[in-house]
Amino acid sequence: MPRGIHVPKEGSMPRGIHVPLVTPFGSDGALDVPSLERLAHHVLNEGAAGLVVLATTGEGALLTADERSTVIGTCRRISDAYGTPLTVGAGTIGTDESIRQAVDRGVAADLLLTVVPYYVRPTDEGVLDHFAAIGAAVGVPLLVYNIPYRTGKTLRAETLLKLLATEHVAGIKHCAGAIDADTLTLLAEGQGVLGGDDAYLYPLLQLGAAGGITASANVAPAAFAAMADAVRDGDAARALDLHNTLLSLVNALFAEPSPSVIKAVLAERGLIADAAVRSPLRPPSAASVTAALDRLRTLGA
Ligand SMILES: O=C(O)C1=N[C@H](C(=O)O)C[C@H](O)C1
Repeated sequence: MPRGIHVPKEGSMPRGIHVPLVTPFGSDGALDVPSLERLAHHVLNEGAAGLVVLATTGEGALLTADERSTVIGTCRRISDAYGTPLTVGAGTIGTDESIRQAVDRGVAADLLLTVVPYYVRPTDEGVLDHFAAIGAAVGVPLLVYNIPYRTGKTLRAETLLKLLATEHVAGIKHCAGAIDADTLTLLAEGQGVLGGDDAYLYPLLQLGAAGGITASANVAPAAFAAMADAVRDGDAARALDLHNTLLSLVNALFAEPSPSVIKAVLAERGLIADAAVRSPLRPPSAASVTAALDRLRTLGA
């Protein structure tokens, strides 16, 4: 991990659009740092409120320890230059290993995006204990990454609200895959919710979400930032218009397992040098990439 302790910023609840950066690889499969730097500068120049690394979109679970360290160090330096927060993905199935990851990666993070323990399907009480233990072990605020369709663990609204009230938890990245009853309760009663499903970002913002972490913002950062700004400023017509345009782009970008289409679009646009993804992800079909590029053009981006 990068050397030195990074001091987290005051008032840690994130707002606005935070971009979960893809991790660019060269045609030889190696980490491509210049492309990562170019993309990070691009999204921040276009209005992103912060960077997120080692999340799902960043293929964080498919990187080596050295690569993770390089990605964190690179984006830490860029975030410091812009004065924007850096969120780092950490966490796995078990509490002890999650603590190790959080302590290790937390030295360079303003926030840790910490996934709900997956696969083992613990009780809601077990999940509360898991986050309390991680929070007690690190001095960095946690963003709970709630994504039941990937983890296999659905949390009740009551538990999500308890998590938000937990010391050290700054917010929840909420990816329920729908506006369900628990999501409505969470937004009605909780502060610090970030939308994590690109297609649902607009309704979540209208219901009070503080911002979003959306993979599609890698390719259209300005439009996502503009939509969040329009909701914040009460310009409902502009926000809805942007949502309707972005929705077809989002659907095209997620037509195949993410981030394969996103990376191909970024490579076509010269923002990263190569579209390579790591196995078991596969390159997307040409038709999916063409469709996404067409949608992007309709945005004027
Ligand atoms: O990388 C992320 O963070 C995101 N994850 C969601 C997913 O896992 O599908 C989607 C979201 O756009 C960003």
